[in-house]
Amino acid sequence: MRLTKIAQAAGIECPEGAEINVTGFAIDNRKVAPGTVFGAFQGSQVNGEDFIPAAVEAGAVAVVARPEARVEGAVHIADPEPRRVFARLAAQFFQPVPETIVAVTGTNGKTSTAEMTRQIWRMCGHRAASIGTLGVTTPDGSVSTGLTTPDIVTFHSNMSGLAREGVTHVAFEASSHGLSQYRNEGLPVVAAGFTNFSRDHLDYHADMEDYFAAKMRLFDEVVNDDATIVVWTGTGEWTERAIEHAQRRNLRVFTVGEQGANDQNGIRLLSHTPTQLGQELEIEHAGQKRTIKLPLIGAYQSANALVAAGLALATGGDAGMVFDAVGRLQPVRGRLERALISPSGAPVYVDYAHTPDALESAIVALRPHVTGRLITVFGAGGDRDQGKRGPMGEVAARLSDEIIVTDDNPRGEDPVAIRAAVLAGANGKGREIGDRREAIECAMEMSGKNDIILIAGKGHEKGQIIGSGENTRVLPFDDVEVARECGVKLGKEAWGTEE
Ligand SMILES: CC(=O)N[C@H]1[C@@H](OP(=O)(O)OP(=O)(O)OC[C@H]2O[C@@H](n3ccc(=O)[nH]c3=O)[C@H](O)[C@@H]2O)O[C@H](CO)[C@@H](O)[C@@H]1O[C@H](C)C(=O)N[C@@H](C)C(=O)N[C@H](CCC(=O)O)C(=O)O
Ligand SMILES: Nc1ncnc2c1ncn2[C@@H]1O[C@H](COP(=O)(O)OP(=O)(O)OP(=O)(O)O)[C@@H](O)[C@H]1O
Ligand SMILES: N[C@H](CCC[C@H](N)C(=O)O)C(=O)O
Ligand SMILES: [Mg+2]
Repeated sequence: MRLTKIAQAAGIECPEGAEINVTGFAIDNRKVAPGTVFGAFQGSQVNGEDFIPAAVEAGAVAVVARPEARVEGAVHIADPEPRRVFARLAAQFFQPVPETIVAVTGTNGKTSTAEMTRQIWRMCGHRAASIGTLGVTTPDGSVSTGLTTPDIVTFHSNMSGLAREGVTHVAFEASSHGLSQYRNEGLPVVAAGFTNFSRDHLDYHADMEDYFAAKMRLFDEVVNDDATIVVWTGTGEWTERAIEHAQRRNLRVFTVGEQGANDQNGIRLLSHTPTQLGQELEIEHAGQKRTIKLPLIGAYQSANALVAAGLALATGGDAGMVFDAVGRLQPVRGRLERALISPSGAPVYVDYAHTPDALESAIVALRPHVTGRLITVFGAGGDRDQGKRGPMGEVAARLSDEIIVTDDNPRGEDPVAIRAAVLAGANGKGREIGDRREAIECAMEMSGKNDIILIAGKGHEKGQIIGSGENTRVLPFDDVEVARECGVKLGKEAWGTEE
């Protein structure tokens, strides 16, 4: 494909000499082949501009970089925001793309909502996929990518790969990192969901305003001019401000929740009643009341399911089919997933709550099902927002009957200090057991048949990350599997059959 043609289609001015053939796109000089367009970005670790000579040496024909960067031997496409320009160019190269693309943002619930949207579309007869923390999930299986938002080249090539496989509908998770680094840019996004907004990632964003501004790029710039914004309402000031952003661009606003619209522009939740295995939701949409038996527990799951339903409706879904599909949703991996019933009789749930707000939602979700004690096992990740640790300790201590503070992914930090920061918020409550397996076993050992155990923080993760940089080690660790192994061990001890 000709660079001039790509640039013209992207609406980007191209300098002289751009009558050249492009064979690919790369943001890492080590992935440059002859004919590649190289994106040279200033990063958090290194300055990509330092690799321009190496990229040209390897055959880069054009370099997208800031005007002040030095480019010799290739066309310099200069812009103060090179990531954005690179994304727009790559979008023209990686074609075709699925016809219906939606995004989901918010502090908690992105993965669940994107995944539920995929499930609803599938049940409505579409070939659908989702891209997010769980990787890329297609009609034929799923592949992990390691990050919630893949890099921009992987994102675009995944999208066109999915289209070539016949996928027509994709829901992707738009993290604040991804949005602020233009990692999911350049595609026609017809609808976007906003789940909620609370503290997270303040290691990366300067403050809550900066974090919110990153999220709002989705509404301000990324979605189409005629897009629909599906918002979970009633969670306070940030949600109202998100709606204002959408209104400023005259986007259609579709509200969901107890204060959601009951006409065609929303789903109003009239009541939700926890049942033994799920919850019954009474809703109203387009003036029609319906009862849905959602086979998942927890108010937060009903919020995500209804935002997903809103996205399916906003992309042309038939209301009867969409709400029928909500009643048949499968659990999302690591989100209030019941790992086992421990030998004591206490159910053990694994959940990915790793913010104060998410911990609260997970505990509140389980509370109606507990007649004894709620025992929460959790920690906090290293090299991530340090200020959330105390509030996580506070929430867990206040809302649980027992807490065990353990290690999450320590990464490059001292796990003792992380646990201390969590415990400092716990007002003197809580045991400390660094080894996560021991902590899980201890919770199961101390449980009785009316108790419930919540293991929070790692959800679907398959490993525990210890160390950083070249010293990073990922030890195999899966909360669900470990809990089951502890169950087998404690069961054998109880039955006196230990080897
Ligand atoms: C802080 C952060 O988000 N960093 C991401 C970012 O890296 P960066 O742009 O800062 O890159 P850098 O390493 O400083 O390098 C700068 C540039 O030089 C290039 N380079 C570098 C070395 C070299 O030899 N040659 C070369 O060309 C790099 O490709 C890059 O373009 O862009 C990279 C590629 O797109 C990401 O892999 C990387 O994610 C790191 C590994 C990471 O841990 N990110 C986490 C925090 C993250 O993004 N998480 C969110 C989840 C949040 C949520 O779910 O709520 C996510 O969306 O995944
Ligand atoms: N709508 C919600 N409101 C509050 N808490 C929620 C909501 N949905 C999920 N959670 C909590 O957040 C955890 C993570 O959920 P999920 O993976 O769907 O969110 P996410 O936004 O994708 O998270 P991440 O930022 O890590 O990718 C859940 O395990 C649960 O504890
Ligand atoms: N997407 C989140 C995941 C956190 C998961 C938790 N287990 C941790 O390691 O902190 C982040 O990168 O902050
Ligand atoms: Mg996620």
